[in-house]
Amino acid sequence: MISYIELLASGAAIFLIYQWTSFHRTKSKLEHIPTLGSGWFILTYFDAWKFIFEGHTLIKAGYAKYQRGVFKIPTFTTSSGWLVMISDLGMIEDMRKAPLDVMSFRGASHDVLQSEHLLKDHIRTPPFHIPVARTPMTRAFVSKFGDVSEEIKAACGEWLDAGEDWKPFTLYQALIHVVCRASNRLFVGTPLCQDSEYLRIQEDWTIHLIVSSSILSKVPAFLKPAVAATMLQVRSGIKDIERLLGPTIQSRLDDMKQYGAGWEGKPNDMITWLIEGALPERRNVKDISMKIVFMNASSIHTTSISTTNALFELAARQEYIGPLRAEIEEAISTHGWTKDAMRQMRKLDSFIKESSRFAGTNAISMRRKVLKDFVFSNGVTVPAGITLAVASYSLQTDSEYYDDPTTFRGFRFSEMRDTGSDEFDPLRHQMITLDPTYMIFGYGRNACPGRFFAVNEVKAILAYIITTYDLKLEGDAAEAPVGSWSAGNRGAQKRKLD
Ligand code: HEM
Repeated sequence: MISYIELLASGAAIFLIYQWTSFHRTKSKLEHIPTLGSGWFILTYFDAWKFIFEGHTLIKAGYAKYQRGVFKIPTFTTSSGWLVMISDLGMIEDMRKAPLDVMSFRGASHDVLQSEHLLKDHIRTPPFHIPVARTPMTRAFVSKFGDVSEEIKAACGEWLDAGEDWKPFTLYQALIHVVCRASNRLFVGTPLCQDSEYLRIQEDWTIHLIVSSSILSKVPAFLKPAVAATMLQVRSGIKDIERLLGPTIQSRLDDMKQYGAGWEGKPNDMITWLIEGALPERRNVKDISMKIVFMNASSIHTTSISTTNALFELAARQEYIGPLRAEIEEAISTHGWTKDAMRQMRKLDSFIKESSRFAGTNAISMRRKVLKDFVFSNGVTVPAGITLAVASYSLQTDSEYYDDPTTFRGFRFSEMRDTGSDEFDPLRHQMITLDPTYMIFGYGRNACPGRFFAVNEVKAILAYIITTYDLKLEGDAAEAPVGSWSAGNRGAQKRKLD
């Protein structure tokens, strides 16, 4: 009879042999791509941990070492265990042009989010929220801009209530509340956008998802279903939102059935747009609620981080406050709190863009899983199953593409818009424009569909704060805090703003 220990030892040996075989099978297909790190079986495990803590500096080192060429890094967040980094503009263009069934944004995201275990229902549901963000939402926020700015002012009054004296705020936390409330004014309207339980669940859900998927990505495949079963917060968050949104969605479904597609009185919000964009079998409380959770997850923390970056830089660089205030006041006095006023704020647009370029929100962007063997136009081959990503932070701080890249120049982009010799410069250098050397919103077919709303929302929040408050860093610090990096993603800075 074999003992418990013998059984465990045999299991461990089989596991190691299996891991070793699949490691070498994958590695042999990527032999032509240099490795950052040791490249040895067990040591790549430690390199993958190192990537979590030092991913951004490792990528920068790889970018310099391979001179904007290709290299690979071991990581826990891809199914193959490798992330192939791209920085050559020609190769980025090849990625942009590749069809969706060859380079998959969704495949790469599902690996990062461990969707197969944590978001099974989401995988089965078609991504009908994406055209909704791209078209009806982008169109509607122009007419809804007044509502959104009203919500921004009320939320700032609640979360950044300064009074006459200097008062410290943990900025990122306060901005999450402001962004969540303002975004949900557009998504679901009042009273839900002011419901504290609804807002708390939307704000927390992304954190639960990121923490759960990050833990799960390090668990051996055969144990994942059991570990995922213990991660209840992701599923319960969706259920809670279903409970809170359910009655509104159901009554909208009933009304749309009764009054037909052309129903004149239908509310102009995300519930309507999603119902209209869904296939008939997806027009139900569960699927619509889940998409609203996803919209919140895609928007709240990203928008809050960009706003935080800009405000910290502004608090550290007081000389920008005067010119920005003057520009904002002039635009508002001419156009009121409207989308037109936001368009006039070129210096503010530039300041936000520069603060994201300078601080960086991600070291990598344009993450895509290769679904069919791919040959780049320069001859580099990448087999199916491998995940690619662009070294975006290295590109946006490279002197080849930006003059004096390590210096913060808040009006860098507005000057390029005003003085550029090319007729497209005024468009090219605004924040929403996609650019392979500035990938805060990604690039190509899956570039962020919410960026038009996001940029205007960040601008409206900053415009209100700049014209309503004085700000400085705690202890009169002269430099914005750097924030913490994890696996190439940068979290917001947590230092206080007075
Ligand atoms: C400053 C704020 C934001 C930033 C920095 C940001 C950034 C990004 C990035 C980097 C991607 C991936 C693009 C790629 O890989 O090419 C993305 C995708 C996405 N974003 Fe945003 N985003 C922001 C705000 C928003 C907002 C406000 C919404 C919606 C209301 C939104 C909805 C989405 C969706 C649905 C996707 C997935 C696109 C797809 O699957 O094709 N984002 N975003």
